[in-house]
Amino acid sequence: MSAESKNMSGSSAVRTEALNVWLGGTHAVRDVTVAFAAGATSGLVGPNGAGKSTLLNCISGLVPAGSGEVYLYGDRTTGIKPHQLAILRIGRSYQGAQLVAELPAVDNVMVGDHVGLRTGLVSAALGLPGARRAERAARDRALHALERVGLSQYAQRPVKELPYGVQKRVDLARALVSDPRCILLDEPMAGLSRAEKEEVVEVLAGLRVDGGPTLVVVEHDMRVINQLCSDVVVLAAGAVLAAGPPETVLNSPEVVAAYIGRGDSRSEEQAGSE
Ligand SMILES: Nc1ncnc2c1ncn2[C@@H]1O[C@H](COP(=O)(O)OP(=O)(O)OP(=O)(O)O)[C@@H](O)[C@H]1O
Repeated sequence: MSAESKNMSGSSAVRTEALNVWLGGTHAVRDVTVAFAAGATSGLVGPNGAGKSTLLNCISGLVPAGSGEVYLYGDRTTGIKPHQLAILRIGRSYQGAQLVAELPAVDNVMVGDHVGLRTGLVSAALGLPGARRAERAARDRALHALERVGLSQYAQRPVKELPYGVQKRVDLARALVSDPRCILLDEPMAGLSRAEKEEVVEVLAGLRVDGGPTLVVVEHDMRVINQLCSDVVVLAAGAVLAAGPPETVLNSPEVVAAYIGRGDSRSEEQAGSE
């Protein structure tokens, strides 16, 4: 069953209807109707420039929809403000680990705790007695998020001292800290070695086993998609090319043809084995 048809019959974490996004003169997302099932790990793939990040950015409210609709857990959220995502318990990570290099890992993770931090900051600003307790609770949540990605031992280390592969997992902990029901992950394994990717795959697979969030993962490495995802959506030139189980979709002639000459998945594969 395709990612879309499965979601039409079940519950979708994320759904778009005839979504179009223009960036300057570029028609980056073209009439995209797609759905990602609640409780699943889904892949979003496609050659460079296919519109994957733009689709996630539009779903997250970072770029406006030219036309069409976005639904999160059944609610129409087209044009949502990015800060409202946390209230809907949707997490997001970005290409590259956007961390504060000087701060310890745990402090970087606390930055992701929008809901908890807001309460704590208000208490602190007003000098309320609960401020310290709220800060301790936020720190505990951050430590727990680091534990979930296997990084307890790095909690107090400044991020600049950590290898890039570890930084990417700190970024993942930051997306996890406010206990989202769904996380949109934009290339969580970009730039990682094969061994580092396997660690992240293990962490992500473990999250789902523990009843963790729905995951939507943008990824170029098809081996990772095959390992991790129950379904995958392929974008090409801004439009949906195919959707369904990876073993069917990724071998289909039109998907193979979309990648021919681009070398995306192959070069990632090679990079991953270095
Ligand atoms: N700020 C921008 N202004 C104009 N065009 C843009 C902008 N950002 C991206 N684009 C264009 O929009 C299209 C989709 O880009 P997008 O980054 O969403 O693709 P992608 O599939 O995420 O690519 P990659 O795998 O390389 O990250 C591309 O043609 C890109 O050149």
